[in-house]
Amino acid sequence: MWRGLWTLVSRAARGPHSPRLCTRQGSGYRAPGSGATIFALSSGQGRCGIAVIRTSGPASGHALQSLTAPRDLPLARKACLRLLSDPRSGEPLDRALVLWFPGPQSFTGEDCAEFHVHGGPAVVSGVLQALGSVPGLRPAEAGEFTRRAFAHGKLSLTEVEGLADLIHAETEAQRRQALRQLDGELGDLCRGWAETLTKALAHVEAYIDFSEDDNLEEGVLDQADSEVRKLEVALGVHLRDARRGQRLRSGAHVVVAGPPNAGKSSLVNLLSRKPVSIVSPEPGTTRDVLETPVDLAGFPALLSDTAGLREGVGPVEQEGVRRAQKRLEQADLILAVLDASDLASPASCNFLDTVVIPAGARNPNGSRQRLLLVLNKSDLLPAGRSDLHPDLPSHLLLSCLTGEGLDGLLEALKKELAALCGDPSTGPLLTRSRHQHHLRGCLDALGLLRGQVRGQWKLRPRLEEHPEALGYLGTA
Ligand SMILES: Nc1nc2c(c(=O)[nH]1)N(C=O)[C@@H](CNc1ccc(C(=O)N[C@@H](CCC(=O)O)C(=O)O)cc1)CN2
Repeated sequence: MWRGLWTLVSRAARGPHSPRLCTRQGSGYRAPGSGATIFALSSGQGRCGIAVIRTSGPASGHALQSLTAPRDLPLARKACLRLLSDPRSGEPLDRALVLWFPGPQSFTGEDCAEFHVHGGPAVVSGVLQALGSVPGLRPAEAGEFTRRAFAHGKLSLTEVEGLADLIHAETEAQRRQALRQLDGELGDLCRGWAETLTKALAHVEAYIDFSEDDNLEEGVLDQADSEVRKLEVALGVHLRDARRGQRLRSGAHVVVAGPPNAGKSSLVNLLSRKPVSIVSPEPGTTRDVLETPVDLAGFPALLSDTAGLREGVGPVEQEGVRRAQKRLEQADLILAVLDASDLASPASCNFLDTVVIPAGARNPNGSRQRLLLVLNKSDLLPAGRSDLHPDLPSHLLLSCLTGEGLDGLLEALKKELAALCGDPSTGPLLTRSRHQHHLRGCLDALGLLRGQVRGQWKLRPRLEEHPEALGYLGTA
């Protein structure tokens, strides 16, 4: 049984499925075709000032020498101006900066060369074709440079994910989060957890080896138990918070809702800085849900414009209202819009009663739906704004027409989105379902482990009644 226990602890430490959450490989792992030297255009496609072409693999030095004159390798990691020509014809291709990174001190850990050429399409294709003609070189597959960096232990799996997120980051908050993950914060956190678990393992092993020894300190298993308990709490906190990191990667769902003609579409267009929705004085113009990804005060959001909520309309608009209501239920944040000059209308009162007030009330699990109430068309109010009802829930005044109040709204949005997406500066967030999957597996294994530590030998007869459980434990 103790071997079974050991398997559990180490399984919890390692995670049930390889690769580990923050695996750093570096030996043993060889991607298919990894002996070849690869090359690719690393900068974007299309005409540009400078384009960067990279190679990685054992023939990189030879490739660099084949294309450049003079043919000697430049000093390691120092940019150097060379004439590039096609090794087959001697045809000049460009005058370019080249760099030589002898492995293992390179991005991939292999010998690497870089050609910083003029970004014209003919120059780029000329250099790529010339590289393709060098024996031992082939075009890289998508992501292959990064895969090699992983294979050589230059990046861990969470760092690779951080790098991918950084390349796709469109907002400031996404960039910050991705950069911190690329810098290894999430990996460090996981390694810290793994160390705690290794310590617990050492205590359990000491108990196995010396349990007959009277000198063995009392309470060794209790110590392991309390360490694992603390770990369970820490993992639980991160798992409960996981939705925030994922929202930061993919965008929070912000739904703009309100009665017809409150100015929802104008607000969507103002926030997205483009004419996403048709704006007209005619009530019921927006009938379907219109979605647009936006950068709201540095945070990514998926902004939805919805049909004005009202009753007694035709079947098409009714379907629009049904869709709007469904979207409201799924919203991370509701931007509730009312016409500030029309607050007493039945449509405004109904919206306040059915959407705004209930969202403020706590639901049974203690959370409340986030909502910002925006009173639009403030430009139509008399100077004193005396007609606003004193019982109105807390709100922001805005004029989509003049832009007055927009800064205040953006500030409020920033606060709400920071709470929804998590603040990467306070610690690493779980950003993918893969992280959740492994942490949940770890938590399950820890639960079983603590059960066993507490049950000790008494557990054995019961486990024997469940061969499948014994199989899972890898029993002695
Ligand atoms: N021109 C160029 N710019 C680039 C890259 C590149 O490959 N080439 N990068 C690539 O995506 C990123 C930078 N990442 C890099 C990471 C490590 C090393 C490197 O040479 N590492 C060595 C030495 C480390 C050191 O001197 O501190 C190593 O890890 O041993 C280079 C680039 C972004 N900018």
